[in-house]
Amino acid sequence: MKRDDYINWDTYFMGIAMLSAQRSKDPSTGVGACIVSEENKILSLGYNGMPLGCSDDEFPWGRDGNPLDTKYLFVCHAELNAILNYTGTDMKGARVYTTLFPCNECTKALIQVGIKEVIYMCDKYSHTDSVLAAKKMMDTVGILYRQYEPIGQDIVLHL
Ligand SMILES: Nc1nc(=O)n([C@H]2C[C@H](O)[C@@H](COP(=O)(O)O)O2)cc1CO
Ligand SMILES: [Zn+2]
Repeated sequence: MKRDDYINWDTYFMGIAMLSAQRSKDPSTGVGACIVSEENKILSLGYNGMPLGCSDDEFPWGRDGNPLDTKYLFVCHAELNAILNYTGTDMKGARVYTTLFPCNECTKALIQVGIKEVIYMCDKYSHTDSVLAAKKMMDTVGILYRQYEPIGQDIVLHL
């Protein structure tokens, strides 16, 4: 008889998004994203980080002060990186697992490449105009979004 304690697809892909977030250098919020086809094949992964060639050590990671001294004008979001890291040709109908609800800018890109569903872990910026705009666009174009349902179990990786 087959094992019955295997993880479901949502847990598998959100787990991979969470592992991807561990690659982020952002000291306050590491984000990971995993794009998955309708056939449950992983199409791409991403996490938030500075653009290629922009040193993690030289560019700012702060949140406050002069905008040019903060990360916000420079950092590439996990969801955008996942889109840009894709080397295939067709993401239509795919879904994205992300550890943090997408911003308005990533949402535009997710729409343009044909993402149809967003599964998110955290929505801590739900009150911001960015997320309200993202949800307005998703509602308009028919992208479904739902919060990941925890299985209530720790999965430990002994690395
Ligand atoms: N959906 C998102 N994906 C992301 O990759 N990010 C990134 C941008 C920053 O590097 C970090 C948020 O930093 P903070 O404001 O929580 O210190 O997460 C942020 C959001 C929020 O919309
Ligand atoms: Zn974004």
